[in-house]
Order: sequence, then C-alpha cells, then structure tokens
Amino acid sequence: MHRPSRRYAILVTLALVGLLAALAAYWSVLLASQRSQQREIEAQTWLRVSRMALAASVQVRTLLSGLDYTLQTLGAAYAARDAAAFDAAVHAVREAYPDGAVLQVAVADASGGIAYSSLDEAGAPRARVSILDREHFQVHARQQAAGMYVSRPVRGRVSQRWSIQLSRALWRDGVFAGVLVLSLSPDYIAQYFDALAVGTGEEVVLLRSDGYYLARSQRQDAVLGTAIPADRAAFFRTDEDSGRYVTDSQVDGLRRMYAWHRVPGLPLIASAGLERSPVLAPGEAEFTRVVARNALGTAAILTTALLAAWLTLQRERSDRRRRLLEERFAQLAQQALARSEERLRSTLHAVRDGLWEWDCTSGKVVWDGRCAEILGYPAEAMALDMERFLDMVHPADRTLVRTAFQGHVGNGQEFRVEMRLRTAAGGWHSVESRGDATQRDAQGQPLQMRGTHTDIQQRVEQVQLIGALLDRGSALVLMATPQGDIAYANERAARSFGLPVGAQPGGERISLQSLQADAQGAQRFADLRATLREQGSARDEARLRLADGSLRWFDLQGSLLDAQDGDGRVVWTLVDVDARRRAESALEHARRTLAAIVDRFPVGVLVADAQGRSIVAANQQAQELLRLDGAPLAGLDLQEFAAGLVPPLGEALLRREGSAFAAGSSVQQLADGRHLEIEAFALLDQGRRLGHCWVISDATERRQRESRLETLALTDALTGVPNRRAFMERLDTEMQHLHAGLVEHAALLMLDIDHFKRVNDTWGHAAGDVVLRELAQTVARALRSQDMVGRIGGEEFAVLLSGAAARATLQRAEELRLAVADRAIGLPEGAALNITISLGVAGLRADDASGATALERADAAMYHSKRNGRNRSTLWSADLPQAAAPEEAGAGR
Ligand SMILES: Nc1nc2c(ncn2[C@@H]2O[C@H](COP(=O)(O)OP(=O)(O)OP(=O)(O)O)[C@@H](O)[C@H]2O)c(=O)[nH]1
Repeated sequence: MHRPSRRYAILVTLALVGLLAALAAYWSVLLASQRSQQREIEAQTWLRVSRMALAASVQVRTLLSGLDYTLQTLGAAYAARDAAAFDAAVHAVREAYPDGAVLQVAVADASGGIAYSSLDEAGAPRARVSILDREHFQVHARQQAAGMYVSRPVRGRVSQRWSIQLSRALWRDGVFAGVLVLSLSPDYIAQYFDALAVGTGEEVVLLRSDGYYLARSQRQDAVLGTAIPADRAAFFRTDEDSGRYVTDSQVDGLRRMYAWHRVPGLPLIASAGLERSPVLAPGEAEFTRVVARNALGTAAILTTALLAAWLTLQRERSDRRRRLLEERFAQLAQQALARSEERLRSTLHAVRDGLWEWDCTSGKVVWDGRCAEILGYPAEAMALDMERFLDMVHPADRTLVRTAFQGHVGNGQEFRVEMRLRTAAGGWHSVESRGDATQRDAQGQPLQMRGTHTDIQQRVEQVQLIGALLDRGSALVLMATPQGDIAYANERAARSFGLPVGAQPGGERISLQSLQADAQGAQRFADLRATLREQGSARDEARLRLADGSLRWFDLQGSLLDAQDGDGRVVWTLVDVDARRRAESALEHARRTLAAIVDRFPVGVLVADAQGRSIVAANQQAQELLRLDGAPLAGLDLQEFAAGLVPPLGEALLRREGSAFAAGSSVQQLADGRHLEIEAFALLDQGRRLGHCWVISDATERRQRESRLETLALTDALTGVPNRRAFMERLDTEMQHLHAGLVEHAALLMLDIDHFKRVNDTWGHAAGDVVLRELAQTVARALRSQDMVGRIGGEEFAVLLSGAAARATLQRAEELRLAVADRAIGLPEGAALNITISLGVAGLRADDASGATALERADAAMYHSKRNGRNRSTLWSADLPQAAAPEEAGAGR
C-alpha cells in the first residue's frame, strides 16, 4: 500500500534535485557571462586609461624635448657673450610659447647669483638675487644632472606663482660657469592634459619620479608643492616603464583606475586616472538587474516546481485514498452481496412456497412436493382432480375459492384466496393460494393456471391469538381508517356498537365520529384526532351512543398504528367509565348540595384540610363574621389567613393540642365590642382525620344578656348597690389580696339605721324604702373608687375600704355618720326625715380565715354602738364586749 507513495516521493524528489542542478548550472553560466562582461569592460577601461597615460607621456616628452632644445640654444647664445644676441634669443623663446607659458629665463653665475633675468627692466639696476640654495642650482653645481633638470614646482617669492624650473648647467672651458634656468608654468602643461581628461572623473597628472606633482589636468593648485602618497609612489619604483593600479584619489577622494608611463629620457611619469564607478557601474547595475530578474525567474520556477510536486503528491495521496475507498467499497459490496445472497437463500428456504398447476380443461390439479409437505403429506408431487381438491378445502371456504376463481376468469381479478385445507392428520391448515393464467385460448379463457401455496397457518394463528387477546380484555378496541371509518372492532366493541366482529367489510362503513352523542362531542372528537396527528397519541372522555340507543361514557385513547404516519390508521382503545362518571356526577351534586347548605348555614363554617395547611371550604356567614371581603377563602394558606385576622381570632383558630388543632369552644371578645364564639372540632371518619372545622357564631347578645343577669344577681334591687353575695365575693377577693400582700391594709365598716322599724311604722314601708335608697346613695357617693358598699341585710350596709387602716377608718365612719345625720330625706308624702346610723369598724387581718370573720368583728363593733346609744361609731377591739369604755365616737353628738 505504501510502496506507490514512496516511489512517487522519490520521483518527485529526483525531479526537484534535477531542476535544482539545472538551475545551478544556469546560474553558473549566467554569473560567468556577467563576470566576463564586467572583465571586458574593465579591460577596455584599462586600455583607455593606459592610452591616456601614454598620450600624456608622449605630449610631455615632446614639450620638454622642445624646451630642452631651447635651453641648449640659449646656453650656446649665452656662451657667445653677446648680451644683445642672448637677449634677442630669450625674447624669441618667449615669443615662441603662448603667453604665460615661459615665465622667466634666468642665468645664475657659478656662485648662484642671478646674472641675467628676462624679467629685468632694460638698463635698470637689479637687486642682487641668489639661487645658490635652490635645488636645481645645487644639482648642477654638484654635477648630479647630466642634461636638463626638472625641478619641483616652486612658488615665486614675489609673484606667488607656481613654476617648474627647467635648468641646464653652463660650462665655460670645462669649468662650471653657472646655470641657465627656464621657468615653465605648470598651467601650460596642464592645458595639454585638458584635451585628454574630460570631466571630474578623469584625471591626468605629471609627476616627478620622486612623486612630486608637476601638473594636473584639474584642481592643480591643490596638488602643486605636494607629492603623491608614499604607497602610491611605490608603484613607480620598478624597472617597468608603465604600470597600473586602483586607488582613491587624495585630491577628491574618487576611486580611480590609474595607468602610468614614464616620460622617456626624463625622470618624469605621466599618469592618467578614470573614475571607476561611472565606468563599471552600468555593467554592475546591469549585472544586478540580470541577477534580480533571474532570481525572480528562478524563484518562480522553484515555486512552480514545488507546487507541482506538492500537487502531484496530493493527487497521488487522494488517488491512493480513492483506491483504498474503492477497495473498501468493493469489499463491502462483496460482503453485502454475500449477505444478500445468504438472505435470499434463507428467505427461499424460509418461505418455502409450494407450486401448483391446474389444467382448466381437464380440471386436473398438480401439487409439487412442498404443497404436499405443507399439509403433512410426504414431500412428493400430488395429482388431484377437481372433486378431490374441493373435498380437501374446508366446507366454509369452498364458496370463497369458487368466487375467487370466477372473479379471475370472468373479470380478470387477481386470484388470491386464503383457505383451510385438510391435513394428512385430518385437521385443517391455512394456506394462501395465489395464481395466474399461464395459457389462454383465443377468447382469453385460461387454459392453464400456475400458482403458489403459502403456508399462512402461523399468521392465521397469530391473528386469532391477537383477536382472542383483544376480545379477552375489558377494553373496546376499534381501528379507524385515515378517513375515520371503523375498519376493525374487537368482540366487545362490536357487541356494544352493533358491528361485525373483526375487520369491517368494505362498502358502507360506520364513522367513529358518528358514534358521538351530540354535535359537540363530534367536534371534540375531531379536535382529538388533530391532537393525535400532532403528538402521536391522544386521550379524552366522550359519551358514545351504543347499539341499543343508550349513551355511555368511555375513556378514549387513540394511538397511531404507524407512529411515523400521522395520517394513517388509528387504534382506539375505549374503556367504559360510565359508572365512574355517574358516581362523580352524583358526588359533584352532593358536594354542591353540601356547599349550598353550608353556605346558607346561620353560623360561620370554616374547614381546613387534614394537614391543617389550607382552607378547603368556608361559607358566606364566616366571611361576614370575620369581617372579610368577598374573596373566596377556599384554597388559602391557613397560617397566612389566620395571621390576617384581627386579634385574638388568629391565635384562637390556630390553638393546638399536640399535633392537631385544639377542639372545644371559646368566646373571643373583639376590639369592636363583639363576642365571637368559636367551636373547633376535628372531622373524623372512622378514626381517620379528614380535616378540621371551626364553627363561628356571634355571641355578643348572649354575652350581654348573661352579663345583665349576672349584674342583676349581684345587685340589690331596691338600692341598686351590690347585694350581700356580691359584697362577700369582693370581701373574699380583698382577703386574698391581703394574704398575697397585694394590699397592706383593708377595713370594714358596718352601718345600720337606728330605729328603722319606727320609720316603717310611722311613714309606711314605701317611705322606708325611700330612706334605704337615699342612705345607699349617700354612702356610695362618699366612697373612693376602690371602696365598695353592699347591702348586707334589711337596713344593714357594709363598706369595704381597700388599703385603709382600721383607725383611719373610724374617722371615715364618723364622717359618714355625720353626713347621713345631716341629710334630710324627702319622703313621698312631701315630709322630710332625718335619720341616724350606728357604725362598727374592724380591720381585715391576715390571719382571718375569711371575709366573714372580719365582717363579724365589724358587726360586733356596730352592735356595740347600738347598745351604747346608737348614732355612733365603734372600732372593734378584742376586749370589746367586756370593755368598760370601748373606743367609740360621736355618741350623742
Ligand atoms: N321599708 C322597709 N323596711 C324594712 C325592710 N327590711 C327590713 N325592714 C324593716 O326594718 C325593721 C328592722 O327593725 P329592727 O330590727 O327592730 O331594728 P330597728 O327598729 O332599726 O331598731 P334598732 O336597729 O335597734 O335601732 C323592721 O321593721 C323591718 O320590717 C325593707 O326592705 N323595707
């Protein structure tokens, strides 16, 4: 599998290596060519500059040869000692050269003094000038120069002009006689060079062999008086007459290619220089351009080659993948084919249909071995005549077989029939027979038919089993076509709705919708079918009309026969829920009745659930008594509801005993003066707690009535002050307070009208009553709020003074006695009457068993007052009966 890929990779790599080698060769040739062109340009340039140097050398040689000749001529003239002739010769020399070229012609004698100068004015006396120190004089004086000597440029001491001294020695009679000097302007030489060197990049110079500049084609002034650098001068220290080198000019810094030539016969060198870069730059630029262009081309070639290589490899990889896939597919296809063949084989084996053939003319039927085998006969072909065949068909199915055959022959319908055939064992076996005419006569009548027998016994049994299962259940099962018609009914459904059992015959089918009790039900059923289509199942309860015309409630549950096909057949399971619906209806009726009764109950009723969490029922009366708005109470949270009630109703409702609400009755007084009686009890059913109930009633009137009765029971009817019972209760309470230390003191005061019998006797009983009432009022008015007066007996009254000490009470008794005595009582007849009273005072003691004990002491003190003349007050003391002079007050006052 990997071999092709590796081979491809090697091939691609080799191709790339080959390409790289070709490119390397190309580049090598290209670079060599470019370098050769460069070298050619350089060689041409060297040739040119060398020629320039040679030309300069020749020109200098020509010029200086001419001047040497001039010097020789002038020397001869000077030797002739004819001053005028010498002067004329000098003049001629100056005339022969351009103006400014020959600056001076001078003669120095043997001692260096200037004996002649062309600059001297004729006849004018001349200052003594010596050139003894000058190089050119000393060279000749020392005989170091054989011919003409060319000096370094010297600057004129007076003129400041540069000049080159061309000099020759003068000899007279073999003796050194002086020096003839011709001063030549370097400019004159430079003019020669101008024609050779063009522009600033080109340069021609004339040098002495020692490197000193004599002339330069440009910027001469910058170099005169100087020498070229030593390293450059070293180039000239050779035996060669010419040479070349490349260096940077010290004058302008330009890099030049220099060529030099010696001036023949003279220690001078003519040198020419050409600036390097303008000469070579175009070639180098072209070289750069060529390299750049070729580099781009190379890069393009390499990129293309790499891309091609990559694409090639990719393609090879995808080809390989495709090949792998194809191989895989081929494998899978082969496997699938094998499986399919296996399935076909097993299907053929499993189906195992039998074949039959029927000769319509003779009526002879031939079964193959499989047909016989299905029925339990030996698996051999069987030949049957029509009579025998029909005899083997179940009597109930014979008509079916005949009808199917006639339908096929007469109307061309498909011959397909399910029938039971007799088995070898004598039982019945279900077979589906299908067939077709294989030969027909001229009229189209079948002459021969061929077909198959399929063993459907198992299927039939399964259908029977399903049918039995469907019929055994309590549910009614119907299957509806997509149009809503009943296509199948199980036994119960068939019985209920008057339908055939099982699959419904075609033709006029009954729609499921038509079974609905009314139009509303039909609409609901249509909606249910829509829900079923969307959700795959649907459920509702509906009232359906039975075969006998009665209506019954059914729980209808529909599910799609094929869950994927919402518009397909639907299986409806119907469960009779009529009894439950009727029970629910009755229950609902009972509940409503109960609710109506509760609502009309004259007292408030509130019912909570078994857990005491929420209110389940409340009537109108409860609403009104609890002063609630009309919002329904049922469903409210009990705790929240109780928290919203006015105190102390909430606490009273939620009072608990253990885990349950407390049972029992209580009356709650509200801030608005009302009294509500709440009776709470658990709702139990055979010991099971169903809930809790509160019965609420308005007890205000009853309470008032009871209060009135209570008041009456404790009030003396005649005088309106508390009667004995009320007084004694209060006295006992005071005693308890005393015992408990709630009060420090308390005292009793007993008073009795003196000779009251006489009042009755004199003024009548009614007048006596008036007196009693007036006395009671007088006493009541004199008391503090914490005190209490009570009528103890006929004309006897008692007063309880809470917090008062006994002795202080005696004083109060006296005040009361005087107040009574001073008050005239108006009688009914118009007469006025003054009465007196006798009083007894006793303090309540902590050791008293009861209030009655204290009352007895006060009574004893009061009788003491009576016995001692009446109209007085006595404070009880222990020795009172025996006391000679008991402490008493007011007697006879
Ligand atoms: N009008 C009238 N008289 C009453 C009433 N209750 C008692 N009495 C009379 O009060 C009188 C009491 O008389 P007594 O017990 O003898 O005492 P008294 O006449 O006041 O004489 P002393 O108490 O000893 O001063 C009787 O005549 C009773 O009939 C009453 O409700 N109305």
